[in-house]
Amino acid sequence: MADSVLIINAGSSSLKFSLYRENTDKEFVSSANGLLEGIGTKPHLIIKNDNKEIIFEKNWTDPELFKPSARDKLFDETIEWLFHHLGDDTIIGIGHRFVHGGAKYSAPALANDSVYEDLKALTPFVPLHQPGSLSPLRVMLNKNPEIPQVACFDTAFHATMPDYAKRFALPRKYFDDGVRRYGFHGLSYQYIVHYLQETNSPLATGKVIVAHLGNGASVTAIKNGKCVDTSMSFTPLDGLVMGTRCGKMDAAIILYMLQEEKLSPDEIQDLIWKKSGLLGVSELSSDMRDIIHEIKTNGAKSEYAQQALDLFTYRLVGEIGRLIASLKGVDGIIFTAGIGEHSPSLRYEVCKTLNWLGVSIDDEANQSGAVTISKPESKILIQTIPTNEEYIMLKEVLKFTNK
Ligand SMILES: Nc1ncnc2c1ncn2[C@@H]1O[C@H](COP(=O)(O)OP(=O)(O)O)[C@@H](O)[C@H]1O
Ligand SMILES: CC(=O)OP(=O)(O)O
Ligand SMILES: [Mg+2]
Repeated sequence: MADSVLIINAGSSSLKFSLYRENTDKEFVSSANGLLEGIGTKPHLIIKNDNKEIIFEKNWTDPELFKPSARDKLFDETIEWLFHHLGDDTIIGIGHRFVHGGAKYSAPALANDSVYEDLKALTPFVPLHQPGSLSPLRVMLNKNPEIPQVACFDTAFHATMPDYAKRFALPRKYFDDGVRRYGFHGLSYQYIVHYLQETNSPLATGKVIVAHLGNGASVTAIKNGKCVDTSMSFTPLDGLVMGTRCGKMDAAIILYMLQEEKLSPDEIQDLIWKKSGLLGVSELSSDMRDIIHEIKTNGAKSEYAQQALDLFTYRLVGEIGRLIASLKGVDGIIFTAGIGEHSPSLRYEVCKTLNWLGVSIDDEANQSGAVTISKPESKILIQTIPTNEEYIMLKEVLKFTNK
């Protein structure tokens, strides 16, 4: 019977969980990993043991479960599986990823009923995420109130941004009321900084732009391991084009939808969070795999898919340019998360567009899954680093236990 820590990472198109078990050297090592992905497209659950062998796999066939609205049901089924298979392990701590901590939480917090209520109140700002994080927390607070449960926030990493990067040009009252540029994907960025430090990378003390490109996508400028600026802001709707989110747009478009189109606030919320981005422009899918597959298979006929991909790339490169100005230079660009880690063609396109900057990509390395994908003569080091938000959460949870 080993001591274990359970980590739950609720994303917008995925639910990831990891179980870390204490070994004889008193280290917590990953013993099981689950990935429920393709929420809103083709959901698929895969759970692997410590030897990376598949111990459970499920593909759902009911088309009703291909809709984004099936998220809660899929989450519940996955969490149920988890409860039944924790075996003899003694869970000494649980980590829950919360995308938004608001103005109150800028560091991991021990969760209780009052923290739960605070986080629930933030749901309108993160409608794709907060419900999926709240529901396992609620279940586990009810079931095992004695186990320390730690809420870990995406927003925490960005607390070091200077005032001008945190502020909107609105009357001061709004900033004081918490209407600020918070930034998200912080657990992922923190992992990348940790990786650079652990591997003694020259980038650990340099000027780095990290592109976290998953179903939610953002880019962050990091100097000496600290966040300087980022593309997401008050909510994870801002910035880049995403799977179903529109990213940055003229705020007056919302007024147009309200006043001219007479859409209700709920309809607008649905449109900008769930029906826009790659899905809205391609009219095909929110999943970059489907977009790329369509372009490869149908060539010129896949005009909408091509436009969605071009827009995604254009806006990403534009935001990288803005962050280079924030950093006053750049030593390295790092790709991570679903698209960043698994799409060599997207990485290639981005690097090709940044050629004027002295970026030179080694496409053989890029295709092969190597960490460094730039040529030795490239002025900027380009790397692909798999993220591990769960590992950062493990370290935070252990601070709240006696380990
Ligand atoms: N092989 C691949 N090629 C291109 N894109 C991929 C690939 N695998 C995953 N993706 C993209 O990554 C997204 C999921 O990213 P991920 O970071 O795991 O999810 P989340 O944002 O929900 O945490 C998918 O929606 C898909 O667009
Ligand atoms: C903040 C965010 O969008 O997260 P994810 O990419 O995991 O959905
Ligand atoms: Mg994610």
